[in-house]
Amino acid sequence: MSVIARPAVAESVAELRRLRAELPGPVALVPTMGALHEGHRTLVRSARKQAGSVVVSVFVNPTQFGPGEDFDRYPRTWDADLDALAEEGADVVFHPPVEEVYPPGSVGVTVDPGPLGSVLEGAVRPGHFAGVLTVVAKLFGLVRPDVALFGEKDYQQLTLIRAMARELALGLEVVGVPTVREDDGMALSSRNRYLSPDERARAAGISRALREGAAAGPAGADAVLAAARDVLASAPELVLDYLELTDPDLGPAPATGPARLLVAARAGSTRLIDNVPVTLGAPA
Ligand SMILES: Nc1ncnc2c1ncn2[C@@H]1O[C@H](COP(=O)(O)OP(=O)(O)OP(=O)(O)O)[C@@H](O)[C@H]1O
Ligand SMILES: CC(C)(CO)[C@@H](O)C(=O)[O-]
Ligand code: BAL
Repeated sequence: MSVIARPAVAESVAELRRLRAELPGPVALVPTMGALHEGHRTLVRSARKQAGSVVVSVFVNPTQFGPGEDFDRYPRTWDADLDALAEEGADVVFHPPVEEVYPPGSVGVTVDPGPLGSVLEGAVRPGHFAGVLTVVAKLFGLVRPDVALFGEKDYQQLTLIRAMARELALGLEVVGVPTVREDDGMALSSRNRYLSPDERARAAGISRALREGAAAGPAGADAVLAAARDVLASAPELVLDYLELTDPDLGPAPATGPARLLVAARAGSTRLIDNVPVTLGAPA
């Protein structure tokens, strides 16, 4: 019988610092909010391949949830998460209570995401990206990783974290990992577990819209948006927050070349996001 080594668990900043000091480099960090699935496992596996040590954080960060969002009911599956991280060979798991990350008495310095923090997800979730960037900056400061990995599923988050690392000269590499999908194309997400079987079946329309939109890329931007809208119109149970075509940095879409198609929609009370790369214009 093979024995799987358990990762060391740090529940305090002091313990994290102690464990970090002993890790052989280079060190990779994979920040998560737990409720781990194959998407997270892929990030950890990819981290394993490119670093000597892997640190994973499991922390449901209150400051990125708005009033009325799902902070309280966000899935917390700590025992299963730790088993998964042992299987994937994480070395250290940081699993702090909220007071360790936000100690009482702090003056409340935060990271301002700039204008890109107020579009797309930021327009629907005001303050969300200030919360994300602030906690990610703290994790970077605590772990001092050489590389940090994030999923393309949260494309605006990845773009902003890359920009933060570059513009604040944080001295680490931010790596994006392609979205892991179910057989029908649906992006894996911790929030998928909120869906009833009926909602889950309908939610497949989100990734189908992106697929059909991307397939229309050679015919140009209008065709991409029309193809995606057609699919979404045939799934009226999905309530659309936005469907947008941008350049790869989330600026205005170009006439030809690389672009990104992003969508957010609600199935019942569950809000889901997804995105795909698109190439606009005739293939060369
Ligand atoms: N399907 C996926 N493929 C690749 N990476 C993913 C996928 N889903 C999540 N991730 C990445 O895992 C990291 C942690 O994300 P998080 O814990 O919020 O999971 P999530 O599934 O995105 O949850 P939520 O349902 O809250 O959006 C992020 O970098 C996120 O982009
Ligand atoms: C990056 C992150 C762990 C920050 O809380 C979170 O936004 C997530 O899980 O994508
Ligand atoms: N995966 C992004 C985290 C959030 O929705 O709050």
